[in-house]
Amino acid sequence: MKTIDELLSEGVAGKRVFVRADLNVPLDGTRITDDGRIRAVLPTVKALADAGARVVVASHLGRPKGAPDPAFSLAPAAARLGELLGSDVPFATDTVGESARTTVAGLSDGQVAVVENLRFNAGETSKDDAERGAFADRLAALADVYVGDGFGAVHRKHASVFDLPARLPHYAGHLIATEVGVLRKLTDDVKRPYAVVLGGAKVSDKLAVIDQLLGKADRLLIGGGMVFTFLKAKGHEIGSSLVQEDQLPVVREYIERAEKSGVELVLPVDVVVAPEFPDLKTKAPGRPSTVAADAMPAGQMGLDIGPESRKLYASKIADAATVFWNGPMGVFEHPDFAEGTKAVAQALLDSQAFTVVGGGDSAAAVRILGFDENAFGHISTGGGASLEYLEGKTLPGLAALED
Ligand SMILES: Nc1ncnc2c1ncn2[C@@H]1O[C@H](COP(=O)(O)OP(=O)(O)OP(=O)(O)O)[C@@H](O)[C@H]1O
Ligand SMILES: O=C(O)[C@H](O)COP(=O)(O)O
Repeated sequence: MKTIDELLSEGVAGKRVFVRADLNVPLDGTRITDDGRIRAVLPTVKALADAGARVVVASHLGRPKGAPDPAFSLAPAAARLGELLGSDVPFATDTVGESARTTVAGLSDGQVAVVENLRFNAGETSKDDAERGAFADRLAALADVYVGDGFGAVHRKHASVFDLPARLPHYAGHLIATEVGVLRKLTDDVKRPYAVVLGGAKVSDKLAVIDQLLGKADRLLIGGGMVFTFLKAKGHEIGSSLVQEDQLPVVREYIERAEKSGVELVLPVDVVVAPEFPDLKTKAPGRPSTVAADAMPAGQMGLDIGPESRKLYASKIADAATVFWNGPMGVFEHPDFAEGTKAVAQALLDSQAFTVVGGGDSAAAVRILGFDENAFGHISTGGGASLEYLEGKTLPGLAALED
């Protein structure tokens, strides 16, 4: 894999460089609640701009349906990038159309522009190679060189991640190089006991990861929205909690396999429930109560792990040598359901283990809840991406950067 250092030594002054970033930041309306992913790509963007490149930054944000949707505009991220760079960052209101072409044509050496959300175009995420290829051709027309630095999206076989690098000279940016360097430590020679803490809401993505982790980790601690598919698989009531019904047989098999292979599969013993999902905007009282995990009342929704579970999880983290954590333990955006996530973050800080936090939302949670991000071994910008890397899968966005 050629890195940006090689590109810089070859010289980029006056060249149009397409930087595929992951600016998929959490938003509250148009307010960015955590700009970690924007700061993470700064070293690459700055290095290119300082070397006189005309930098075109592109990213997805959220999961719009292949057409423009103002709720998912990259405009707030472009504005924040401009603030962080301390320079004017023009924003194209489309991705490959008139606005993008004019904006890129108007760039001067050392200037940075952002184009609108890649996923406003159906070709970006299409499963059809020809449709993705056609969109990649239009992206390629905007640039002379490609730099892949959106680590959070390298597990997606999308036009800007997979097809575009095949059409341009391509290099890995600083962020991708750093992320891969750290995650390699968890795959090549991991120090044991190795504990993996999994939570969050992307249940279907993460259940598949458990299949692989059962053969790699010594302990698997489950929290967040995933918990309830496990509790239901064990025959418990889960009220109106998040559940992946079609995965129940798979999860039952995981539970059996963990027992047979001696992997400790740790589930909450108590959960914090409420009558409904909390209002994250007003933060109105969430009416939480704590119940035993095997006695959830019907009509209540599980939104965090309970106090006994927090102690249990902290004890399983305390004497691990390596800990990888992906996904918040509960709906941490509301104070009534943030304690589980806080407890896991604190346990990571208190342990002597090499700790890696992976995931846009987990990293955001760490910062939003007031922890010092520098105290963790590494905070990865990739959720699904870091998990799939640990699974040992070939990631399309990394494969595409190889020669
Ligand atoms: N019990 C629960 N029910 C519903 N949602 C939950 C629950 N627990 C956590 N969440 C939500 O999960 C979301 C984060 O999940 P996600 O899987 O996206 O995390 P991530 O892996 O850190 O991020 P990413 O994959 O985006 O990088 C948070 O917004 C949180 O509110
Ligand atoms: O948040 C993430 O994990 C990345 O930005 C990828 O987003 P996606 O899961 O919508 O592809």
